[in-house]
Amino acid sequence: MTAAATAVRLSDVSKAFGTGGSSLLALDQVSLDVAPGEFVCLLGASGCGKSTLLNLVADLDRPSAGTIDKNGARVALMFQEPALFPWLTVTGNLELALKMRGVPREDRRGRAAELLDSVHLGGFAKKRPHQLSGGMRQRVALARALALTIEENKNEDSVPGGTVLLMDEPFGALDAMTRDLLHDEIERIWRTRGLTVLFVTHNVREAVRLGDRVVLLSSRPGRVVEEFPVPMERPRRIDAADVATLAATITDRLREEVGRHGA
Ligand SMILES: Nc1ncnc2c1ncn2[C@@H]1O[C@H](COP(=O)(O)OP(=O)(O)OP(=O)(O)O)[C@@H](O)[C@H]1O
Repeated sequence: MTAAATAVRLSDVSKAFGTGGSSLLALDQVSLDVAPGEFVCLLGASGCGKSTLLNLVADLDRPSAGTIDKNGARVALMFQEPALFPWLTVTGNLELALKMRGVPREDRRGRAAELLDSVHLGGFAKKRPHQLSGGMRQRVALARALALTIEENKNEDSVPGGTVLLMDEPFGALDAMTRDLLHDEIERIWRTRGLTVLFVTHNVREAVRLGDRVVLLSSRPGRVVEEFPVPMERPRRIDAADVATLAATITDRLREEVGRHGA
């Protein structure tokens, strides 16, 4: 893959926390190429450095060694907790994100409405977060993440890396039915907006349901131990037999990896 064909390229990225004898190596020489428009799911044992990796890609932290090339991509991050401002309405939360991106005041209301429509929450503009279900709050969080990737006065084509959405267990706290619905939603938005997605999950079936590719990290320190392309046609069902079969293969490999490191 050439540099131009990647949205995100991690080359030998290591991350240590602390110094001297008390330092902890969280990531060890991770190399990973993500193509523009690709949906990549990251799996690994608890504490193997998945969130650390997303934080590095989001520039919330810096690698101790190695490089991360984003090819000019705009990056937004979404967590398990929607972290909306409770005193603002749904529209207010989105307008604030748009303001942070430099969208002029007169355009914000309309842009917020478009974003809300895109996550099927058009009728909930005036609600406050506590008046929404967990799944709805995550949809608002998704709309806000999309708002944070808007760049005013920039031609979309002028950003070679496009938009990279980093999702850290975004549906981990939701019930299975709501999660299923949100899988359909994120797949639709990924497709229609041509997003590149890096998605962390503990749920192997969820990774196979959503990913073009599932990347397995070793137990701490995290290294890429194996990659599984997901060949099944979309949309996939999380309870489909071929999803379950590939998920079982990946789970066996994950168990082996966890066992090897005694985690
Ligand atoms: N700011 C920090 N300072 C010190 N240690 C940290 C820091 N952030 C993460 N770590 C450590 O780095 C390791 C990797 O953490 P990280 O949260 O990235 O793992 P994870 O794979 O996302 O875990 P989980 O699956 O449980 O969410 C852990 O041992 C964690 O305690």
